[in-house]
Amino acid sequence: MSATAAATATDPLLRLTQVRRSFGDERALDGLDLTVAPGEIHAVVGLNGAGKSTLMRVALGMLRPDAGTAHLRLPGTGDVPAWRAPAGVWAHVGHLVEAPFAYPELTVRETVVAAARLHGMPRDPARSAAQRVVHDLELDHWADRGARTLSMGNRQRLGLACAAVHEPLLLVLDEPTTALDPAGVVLVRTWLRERRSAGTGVLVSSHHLDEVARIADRITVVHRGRAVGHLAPDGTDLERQFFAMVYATEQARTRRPAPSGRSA
Ligand SMILES: Nc1ncnc2c1ncn2[C@@H]1O[C@H](COP(=O)(O)OP(=O)(O)OP(=O)(O)O)[C@@H](O)[C@H]1O
Repeated sequence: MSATAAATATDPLLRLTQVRRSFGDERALDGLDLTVAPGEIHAVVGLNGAGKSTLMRVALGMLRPDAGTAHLRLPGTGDVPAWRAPAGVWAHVGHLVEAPFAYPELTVRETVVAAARLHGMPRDPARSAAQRVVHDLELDHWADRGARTLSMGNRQRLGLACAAVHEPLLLVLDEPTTALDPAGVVLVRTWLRERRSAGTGVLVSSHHLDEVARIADRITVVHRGRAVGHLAPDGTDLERQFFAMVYATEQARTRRPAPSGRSA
């Protein structure tokens, strides 16, 4: 099924409901709610350690929530918990979370073909799709070079190519432009808008409010593992609003009595 076919669906592709996830005593997600619909770019912003990467890893089934649910709704299934979604579901999901996908011993082109094959594409369509996405992300010049020889920014582009080569219905991208130069940021912005137009739902995290305001349909502020508010992408002074939300959450937190045995 193509991304376009899913654009008619209105049900969220991803729904996190009251998700909690701790690492030892550290509560990384603390009752987080979030959805991603087909054909929308939903950005999450937050301070270092706010819980953005953890929510993406939960969404991708890499981590199981301690409580709450993280459900995917993709072709061939109803709602399925991400942590035990069947293999067919992952053919419709692409991600760039943690290190970009790359086989250092392969060329750039071979790496993208391998990613397509891992997502279940037959060999010839995988080659054509790889050719297309390598071109779209302006990696042609490096296509036959070893992936290990790429600069950091081009490795990030390669990671994006591998995430999207199979035209997933849902893309989950953790800070996808951190290593890119200004031209690369503009390129990826345009490319993501095209993915959205094709019906793909995109969950993206970033520290750059200006950048997410340019591409996102919705912006959720995450702080201390919760969605503490939303920023209007066409709003003014997003930075001030962002810090107001963070500050208000901190204020509310210090007013709350500490649970017995724990400091606030
Ligand atoms: N594997 C882990 N073991 C222990 N603690 C972890 C682990 N992964 C995340 N954490 C903790 O969970 C909290 C949320 O981390 P997370 O990486 O989700 O934040 P983030 O918003 O992505 O931060 P950043 O913007 O710095 O990437 C942090 O306090 C972090 O130290």
